[in-house]
Amino acid sequence: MDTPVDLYATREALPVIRFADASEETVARQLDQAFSQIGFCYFADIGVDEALVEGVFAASRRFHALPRAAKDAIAMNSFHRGYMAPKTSLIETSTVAQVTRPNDSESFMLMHEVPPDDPRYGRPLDGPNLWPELPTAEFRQPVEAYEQAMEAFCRRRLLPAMALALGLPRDWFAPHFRQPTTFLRLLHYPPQARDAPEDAFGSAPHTDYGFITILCQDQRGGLEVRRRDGTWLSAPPLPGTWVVNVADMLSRWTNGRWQSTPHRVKNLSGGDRYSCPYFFDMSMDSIVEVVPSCHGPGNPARFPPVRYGDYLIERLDRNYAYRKQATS
Ligand SMILES: O=C(O)CCC(=O)C(=O)O
Ligand SMILES: [Fe+2]
Repeated sequence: MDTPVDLYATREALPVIRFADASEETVARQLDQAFSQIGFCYFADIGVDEALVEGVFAASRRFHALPRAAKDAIAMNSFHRGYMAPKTSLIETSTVAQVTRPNDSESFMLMHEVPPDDPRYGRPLDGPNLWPELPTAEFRQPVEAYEQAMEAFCRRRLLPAMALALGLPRDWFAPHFRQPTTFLRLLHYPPQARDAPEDAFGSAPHTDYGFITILCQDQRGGLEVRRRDGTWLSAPPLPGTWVVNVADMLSRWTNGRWQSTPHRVKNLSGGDRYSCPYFFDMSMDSIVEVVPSCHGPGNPARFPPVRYGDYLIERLDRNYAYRKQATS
């Protein structure tokens, strides 16, 4: 068998995958290539209106402009929803880098809403969202509209194409996403000084935990993706696109065929940077066991099955200061 050429070792730009007018098979092929080779790409034409994107950014700016006390009033709760103040987010990341400084960013985290009459209510990470004191039309409504559009895209277009990409029936993932675990994070990065220490980051090098991340960013730039040779590739803003990456659970599900690639942010633009990553993950109860097409004779499964919810709680407990305080 030919050794595959490592196209991405020296590549200068991430590939762009367009959803409009492309057949599912074409998208599947492009996904498999990008996710196997670097774990990152751009998506374009995903059917999410520009107005929805503008709406979520406007809401984020509105929120972050609130006085600190108003934001602290909805400090992140044990359900992992609410406001994370600057320099409190990640205190340690994955094994990517020895991180000595907290991230220079603040964010508002919104997850799937679990209302009190839902049987899941009150289980770990299944609870209510926290909302700032802003008019519904200025915050909650645009944020939820964006979230719903992203979820619809993931279910209708992305999951089937990903299944095909892995040689599975197109509805293979559906049972794992009946009640998806979703996070929408409204991030604000203040400008960093150009002479800031080398290890001062808006977001220190890390991998994402779950299934897939779909991020829209403003025009500032600063996101970088690690190549296999350890050098960093810029993922600059391209109008009308999202930056997409494979996260740890998906990499594990595919037995490492798809890569969960470290990435980082420095905001050296001189202005405030806003980004809105949407993390689309499987149901809490989903058992993640290497997919049938990714193991076999000569390629044994390298990971035992794990319940996604257990894995997630373990990761959050390790990484977030507010959870350590709650348990100590
Ligand atoms: O803001 C960005 O560009 C990246 C954010 C990110 O990597 C994350 O929140 O996991
Ligand atoms: Fe990330």
